[in-house]
Amino acid sequence: MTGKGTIVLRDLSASYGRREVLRRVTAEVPAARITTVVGANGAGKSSLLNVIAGVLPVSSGSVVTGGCGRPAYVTQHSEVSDSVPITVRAAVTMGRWAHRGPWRRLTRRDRAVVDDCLARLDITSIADRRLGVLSGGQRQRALVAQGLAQQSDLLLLDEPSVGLDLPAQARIEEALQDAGRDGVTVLRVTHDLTVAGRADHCLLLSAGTLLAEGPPNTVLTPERVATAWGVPPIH
Ligand SMILES: Nc1ncnc2c1ncn2[C@@H]1O[C@H](COP(=O)(O)OP(=O)(O)OP(=O)(O)O)[C@@H](O)[C@H]1O
Repeated sequence: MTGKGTIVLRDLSASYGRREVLRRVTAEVPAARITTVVGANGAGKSSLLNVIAGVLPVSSGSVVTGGCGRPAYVTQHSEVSDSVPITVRAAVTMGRWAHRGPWRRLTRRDRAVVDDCLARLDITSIADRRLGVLSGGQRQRALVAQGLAQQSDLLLLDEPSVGLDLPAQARIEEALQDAGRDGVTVLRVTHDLTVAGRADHCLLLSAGTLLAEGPPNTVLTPERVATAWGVPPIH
């Protein structure tokens, strides 16, 4: 039996057509904690999230998401195109559709959750701006707010590789830590090893295989990082 909120991957493989992108990955993502997935470009980070989200089928092995309902999935490619004139508030409100469907009226509770998520990411003051005109950091915060608004037990985040400014980073991290304290299992792909180093748990991928997992200080050693990126170690 998998504990509530824990994700167990056993010998997991997955492919795009004939191209195998995950190879026999065995790992455990702890419940109500922040876990980061790191690795070089093309290592399979997004593919791993896609499998857990049910977007990419498992070709062998298994994924068990203990008791989590449908995950909230924040991808780099928002479901809303920039050409659609949608406001930040409307985008975050879409997160509530997971609960109520787009055809039902918003309840007072829905509105309160949206307001709370806007505040947590410090984007209340830009709630009426169009998503398409935001800076990278503002947009990412809006997408994280949309993910949080779904109030799922499992939050998957595939973060952009472009650097966010420090306030945006800090806001996102604080919001995710709060979510973890509220019992949400957070799994985030990051390209930032400093961010990865502050997580509770870390999965290091290399060419579709799991190189290491555990607390970041044991996983992100200079040797392992060098192996994962194919460069000499920096001490
Ligand atoms: N839709 C797709 N169809 C075919 N191959 C794909 C598809 N998406 C990704 N791949 C391939 O799967 C492999 C893993 O890609 P993935 O996006 O999971 O890596 P990643 O670690 O997230 O990379 P990045 O850091 O560049 O975002 C790559 O070789 C990529 O070319």
